[in-house]
Amino acid sequence: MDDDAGGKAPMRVLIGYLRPHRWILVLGGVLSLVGSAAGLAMPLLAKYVVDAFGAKQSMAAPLIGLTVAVVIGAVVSAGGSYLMERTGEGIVLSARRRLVDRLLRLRVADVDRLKPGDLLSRVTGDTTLLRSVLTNGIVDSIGSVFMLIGAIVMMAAMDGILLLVTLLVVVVIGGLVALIMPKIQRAQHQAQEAVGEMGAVLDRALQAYRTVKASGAEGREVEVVGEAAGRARDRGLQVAGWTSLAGVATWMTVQIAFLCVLAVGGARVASGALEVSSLIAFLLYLFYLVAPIGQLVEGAVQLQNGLAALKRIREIEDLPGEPDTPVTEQRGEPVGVSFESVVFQYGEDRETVHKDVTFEVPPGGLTALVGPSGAGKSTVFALLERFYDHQGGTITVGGREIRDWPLGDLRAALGYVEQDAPVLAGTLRENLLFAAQDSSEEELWRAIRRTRLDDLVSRLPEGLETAVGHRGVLLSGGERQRVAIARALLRKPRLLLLDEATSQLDAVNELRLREVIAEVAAETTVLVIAHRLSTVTNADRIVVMEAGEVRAVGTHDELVGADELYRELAATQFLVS
Ligand SMILES: Nc1ncnc2c1ncn2[C@@H]1O[C@H](COP(=O)(O)OP(=O)(O)OP(=O)(O)O)[C@@H](O)[C@H]1O
Repeated sequence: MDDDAGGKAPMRVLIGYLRPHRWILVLGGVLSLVGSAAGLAMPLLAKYVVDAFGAKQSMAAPLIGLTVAVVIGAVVSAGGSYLMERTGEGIVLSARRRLVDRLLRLRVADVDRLKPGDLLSRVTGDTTLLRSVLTNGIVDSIGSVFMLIGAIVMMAAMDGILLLVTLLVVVVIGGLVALIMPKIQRAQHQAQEAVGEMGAVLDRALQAYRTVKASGAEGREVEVVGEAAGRARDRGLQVAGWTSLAGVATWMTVQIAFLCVLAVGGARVASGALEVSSLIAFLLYLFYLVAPIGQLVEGAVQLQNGLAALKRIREIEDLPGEPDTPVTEQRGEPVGVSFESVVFQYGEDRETVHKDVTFEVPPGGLTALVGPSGAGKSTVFALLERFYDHQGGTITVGGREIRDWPLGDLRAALGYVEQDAPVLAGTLRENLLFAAQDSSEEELWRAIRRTRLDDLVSRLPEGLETAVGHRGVLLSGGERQRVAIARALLRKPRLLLLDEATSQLDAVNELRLREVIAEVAAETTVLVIAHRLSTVTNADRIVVMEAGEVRAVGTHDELVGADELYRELAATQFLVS
């Protein structure tokens, strides 16, 4: 990341985040200023109390003034700070919404390169840092600057020479702090990267939880996550180191200034050039410099932290997203598919997965894709869903070139059942309605009956309202696949893409699945990546793929006679029921 992106650009982005809240910010700023003004009046009022005491006059008026200033200062400051916290939360909320919106609209090819755990930490952790920029950062800094200027004006009124002494010390050490700030931003960015990396490693272990246990790899994974956590700690320590240095510099500023003022001021009082009460008030104002200087340094640190976080947020927001095209076409007739000399590779540095894929699927009926592992079958589905764009040849759906379809309409026309049939945490009902929220109760039950899920629903303790557990762990593999099919069917697809589970299903589940597929194929186009002989024997046509090419198309009987690879696959690779 270049310096510009780390410096000016994020600052502009930050201002973009603040703009919608500007009036609240102005109000908060005004309250903060009033609070500061009340605070500033206190030493002056204290001087009047001392003068009144010295002159043996009534102290009532200055004491009442002092009390009023204290109360107003406290109330107004509290109100201002609440407003700022509120706005801070609002900014975190909008940053999170924007980031999540972008995340879920990224192109699959970009998501392939990103680590889910790291993405999670950007949404949860980095956005939180934005709040502190606002509360501790910008607003407190505005109040502090006012306080600082006010204190300096008052000090100038007390004694110009003492002020000069104070400013000299402040400027020298302020310069030192300014040098430290960019280092804090860099260290904070690295610290957040390290936290993201830790999230990514932990996510890896949690995603493969059972494999980790079955491999006896708990200790090793704990170690790996621990190492990542260690790196996050090291980076955090760097941030802490620089921040402490800035803190020490601030503290020293005030201490040194205090000693200098005491020495010079004492001499001036002794020579009669300064009143004792003025020296006391001056020292009180000096004391007043502590808080604003501290806050300014803290604000600058928070700003560096926020800018570092913003950089990580922008890295995602700047990725191109898919076009957000609304669904305009209503459901329609089954569509056919054609691949003509399709060429595709997942990346420029990757092998060509589809070298020359040509086949045709007319509307309706069951077409099976078969072939050895790695032949490019699942890639056919990925291209049809436009998760990726093919580089050569033509793909049409319903006679229309796939790139001419509005993305929303294309995906609405397709039902897609992945091989591992993901079931989301939530109830069975939520899972079934996931792709078609507006389905009626009647449509829902029709899909349940068609996929032979009625048994399951009646067996579950709370029927459709039963929570199916994280990733559907409460369901069997066959049940998960049928839930995924029912979900896809509720979308009333014009083309159903079904990547059959490779796992062995029991005879009952196998039969049910076969019946379901046959029934659906009577209504719409079904393209199935088949892993079972029983699925393909009933298919209207079978497309045999090998190493990125289509080597034969035909029915089971035709292919058994004509294609050697198919014969082999049929004899050895399919999971025969
Ligand atoms: N997202 C991806 N990024 C990069 N390469 C990929 C990606 N998905 C698949 N591949 C590669 O593309 C090739 C074809 O994969 P594909 O999943 O289409 O084969 P398949 O015929 O469906 O195999 P299987 O039956 O084992 O699922 C494989 O070599 C695979 O490594």
